[in-house]
Amino acid sequence: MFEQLGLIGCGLMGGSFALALKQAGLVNRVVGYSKSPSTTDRARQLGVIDVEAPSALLAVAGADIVLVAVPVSATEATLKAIKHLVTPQMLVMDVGSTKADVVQAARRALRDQVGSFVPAHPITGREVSGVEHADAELYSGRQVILTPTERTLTAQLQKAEEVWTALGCRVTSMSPESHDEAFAAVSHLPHLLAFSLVNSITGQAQADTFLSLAGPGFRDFTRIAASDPKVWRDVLLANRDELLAQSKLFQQALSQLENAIRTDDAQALEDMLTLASETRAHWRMGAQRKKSP
Ligand SMILES: NC(=O)C1=CN([C@@H]2O[C@H](COP(=O)(O)OP(=O)(O)OC[C@H]3O[C@@H](n4cnc5c(N)ncnc54)[C@H](O)[C@@H]3O)[C@@H](O)[C@H]2O)C=CC1
Ligand SMILES: O=C(O)C(=O)Cc1ccc(O)cc1
Repeated sequence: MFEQLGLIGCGLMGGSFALALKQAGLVNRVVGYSKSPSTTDRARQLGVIDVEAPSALLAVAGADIVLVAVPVSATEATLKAIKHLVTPQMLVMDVGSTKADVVQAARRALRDQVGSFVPAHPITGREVSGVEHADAELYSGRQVILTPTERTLTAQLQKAEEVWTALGCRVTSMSPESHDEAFAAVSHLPHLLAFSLVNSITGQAQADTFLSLAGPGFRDFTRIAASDPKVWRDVLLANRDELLAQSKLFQQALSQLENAIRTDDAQALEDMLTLASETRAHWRMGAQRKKSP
């Protein structure tokens, strides 16, 4: 399907995309660039990329598909660096966790070539980062959200849908704003809470004892607190307004629970826990929630 993938950002997401394309027989050659030459070198040693490029621009030379898989704040500079080699035939995508900022960055950086860019967010990932953790199966069976704009070329959008579908993904489209509103609630806030819970424990004198006693509930709740700090610094700042709005709603829900505990209102507490317990017990990843009649 593709002759050459130009991969910018040879980490977990980019490396996994390269491996998945190769495994599916969808690309003949992968040329990669990462900011640190040792990462690019490691990606080649691991067989994730075939050729190391000394710059983002040279990773794009001769490519018919390009994936930008860098922390979201680096998107604009990366797209500016490659603009001169972006053609209307080329499919350029990202995998950033936020979309309104990425779309604005693409408009500013790519200007008349912005039609080649299809903003993408695969709803998969891990709390570990780096090319060592790249996995050809990471995308299989997962959702990918595309947030095309009025300038996105129909042919590029179709190609993007085809490539993600060929990797076993379910593709949906929405506006960048709707995307950021939803993911503030179900991804960015949970990460913020996991980071803050761990820090609230670490700040206590008995932190080591407490942590040594923790079990599977703590493990499950805080797994994502091990995520990459630079990647998440960018996400939390890029989606600031939606995230702060969700954080406020969360604090209200927490206050209601605290109030029921403080006033020993067992019925109110049980009702709130029942609502959450039933919602979570019926939740399935990627499935539409059925509203009760
Ligand atoms: N980690 C996850 O679970 C998910 C991450 N994402 C998004 O994927 C993107 C990449 O994240 P990961 O692969 O997890 O991070 P990562 O840290 O594993 O990989 C990022 C790579 O980009 C390189 N890099 C950083 N700045 C660069 C620049 N200016 N130019 C070229 N290379 C640069 C780094 O050296 C690293 O190799 C982020 O935008 C993140 O929001 C999306 C879905 C899931
Ligand atoms: O580790 C996990 O379970 C995640 O939640 C992965 C993840 C991280 C960032 C995204 O934008 C999408 C998915």
